Amino acid sequence: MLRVAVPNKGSLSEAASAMLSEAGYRQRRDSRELVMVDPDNDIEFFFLRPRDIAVYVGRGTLDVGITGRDLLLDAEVEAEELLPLGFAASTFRFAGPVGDFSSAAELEGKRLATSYDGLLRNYLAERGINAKVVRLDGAVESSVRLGVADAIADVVETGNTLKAAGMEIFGEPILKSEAVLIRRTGAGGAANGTAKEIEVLIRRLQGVLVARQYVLMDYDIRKELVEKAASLTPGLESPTVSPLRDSDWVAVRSMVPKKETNRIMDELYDLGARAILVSSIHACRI
Ligand SMILES: Nc1ncnc2c1ncn2[C@@H]1O[C@H](COP(=O)(O)OP(=O)(O)OP(=O)(O)O)[C@@H](O)[C@H]1O
Ligand SMILES: O=P(O)(O)OC[C@H]1O[C@H](OP(=O)(O)OP(=O)(O)O)[C@H](O)[C@@H]1O
Ligand SMILES: [Mg+2]
Repeated sequence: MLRVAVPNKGSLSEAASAMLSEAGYRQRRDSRELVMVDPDNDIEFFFLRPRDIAVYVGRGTLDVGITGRDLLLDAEVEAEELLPLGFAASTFRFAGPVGDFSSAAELEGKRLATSYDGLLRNYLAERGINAKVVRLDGAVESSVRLGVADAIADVVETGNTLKAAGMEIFGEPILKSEAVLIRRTGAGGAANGTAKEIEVLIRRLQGVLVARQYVLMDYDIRKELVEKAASLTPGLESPTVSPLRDSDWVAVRSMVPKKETNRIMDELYDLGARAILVSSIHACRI
């Protein structure tokens, strides 16, 4: 049975369970449940703190897990990213009181507060910056005002928390993060006979990602324009072109990135396409 770690609380939890449900796995109904077996899919879910998930997976106690890329790197364990999952996007950045800093080089000799000390120490070491790292559990934005640090390194999503604390970001982003599927580095996954099950999980999650990012577009176009139209809707491999009763026209079906739906419909219409229909994809295997 495949053993999967799923975030039990925080920013990753709801979206992770929603994605697994969409991929056809049973998810818990009560947020106090710690373990849940999905016998139909021969898979067991363990609901754990997102920060701990990399530790369990790195040690091989659990086969795979969902966590943040930043949490994975911060844990400094033998686990690797298998698939980015497209939610819980954030950037890990330096921030300080407005006007105090303009680049990371200015952090030499300063005190830096963070909840991601592993990640931060590695970043500073790689760039030869000597700064004192102060590890805090949360509410890191308050540390400067309270006198325990000169600047911070923290997760920024909208930037509202920083603004409210009178701080601003500076320097290059340290890391762009999102939720990721992870497993133990090297042979760990395959060694205990779970390689095939992990492959199925990845394919199912990829199916959810594609279903969320693409729509299906159908339209009719005059035969002589089909090449031009197909270049607007190339699909993932190649669009399906079917004959119509009127032999001067053909029907085309193709997958289109959801974000570009309206631009492509406008361009197809201008080209002469008609009966342009868009439908959503509920599930797929690419
Ligand atoms: N606004 C956000 N705040 C915190 N983490 C975020 C945010 N947006 C995305 N994330 C991502 O979520 C993960 C952190 O989740 P975690 O549950 O540990 O933190 P949290 O939501 O701040 O919960 P907690 O209440 O324990 O502080 C990281 O991968 C982080 O990049
Ligand atoms: O850029 P924003 O959209 O404002 O989001 C980022 C903030 O949200 C998180 O804090 P959280 O609410 O989890 O509190 P914590 O610091 O105690 O973890 C994170 O640590 C930042 O402080
Ligand atoms: Mg937090």
